[in-house]
Amino acid sequence: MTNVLAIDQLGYKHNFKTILHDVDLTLEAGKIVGLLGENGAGKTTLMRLITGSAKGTGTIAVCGDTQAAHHRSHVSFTEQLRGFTANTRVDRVADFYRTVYPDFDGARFEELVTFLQIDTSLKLAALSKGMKEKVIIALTLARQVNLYLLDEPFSGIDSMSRKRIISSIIKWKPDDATMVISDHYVSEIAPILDEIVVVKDQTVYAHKESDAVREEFGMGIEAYYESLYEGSVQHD
Ligand SMILES: Nc1ncnc2c1ncn2[C@@H]1O[C@H](COP(=O)(O)OP(=O)(O)OP(=O)(O)O)[C@@H](O)[C@H]1O
Repeated sequence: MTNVLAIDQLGYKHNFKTILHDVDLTLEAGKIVGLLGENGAGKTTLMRLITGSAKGTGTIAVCGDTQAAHHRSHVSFTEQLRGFTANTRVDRVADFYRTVYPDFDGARFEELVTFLQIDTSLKLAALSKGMKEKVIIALTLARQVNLYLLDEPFSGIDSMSRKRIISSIIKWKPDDATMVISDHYVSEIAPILDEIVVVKDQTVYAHKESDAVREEFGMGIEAYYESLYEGSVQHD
């Protein structure tokens, strides 16, 4: 099986404070991976390091390529639309993505906006928080890449839409692509996860296949995750 991501001895400091250290992580192609951890654990930072928008020590190879400047061509990340003015229409944002990313699939974007019930003629200023999250999901998944990084993609989305999106997400993932999803509603995403990665104590504290968690520990993902904080399960 090919590795889509290989991180070796990654470290990152901000203002002399260690945010992440000794991170080793390998992800195979074709997986859906839950990135779990408390507030401030370093999940977003890890995603920014993978995309190349933050620079740490150690090496990160995406599809075998260790050049940070090349990572954006392999990775689609849930960007927060900060670079666009409030007057920009959603369809104009999509035009921008089409120009910047040759892998942006316009037909797929149309399918996604229909599925997510987004009116693309609206300006960003007219979108609610949840609608904006849906636009970000559509833009991120419309790219055809090897690695998708979804950073709390459902945070402002109502629970019914969230369940609908989560249960369909596999449909939007190319078979050989890997998708990393960070989310605090562990029980909601648990059913679709092949693996979990837990960021704790400024490092990747645990990396497990979901089936292995169930078999080895006889518990679900959420119970296992919580047990890491209670100290009732030893990690390796
Ligand atoms: N550019 C930065 N400026 C300020 N603080 C930063 C920066 N980068 C990282 N940090 C710090 O790094 C730590 C990890 O933050 P990060 O946003 O990665 O955590 P997280 O796991 O994504 O948290 P959450 O679940 O709350 O989103 C925090 O203490 C944060 O303050």
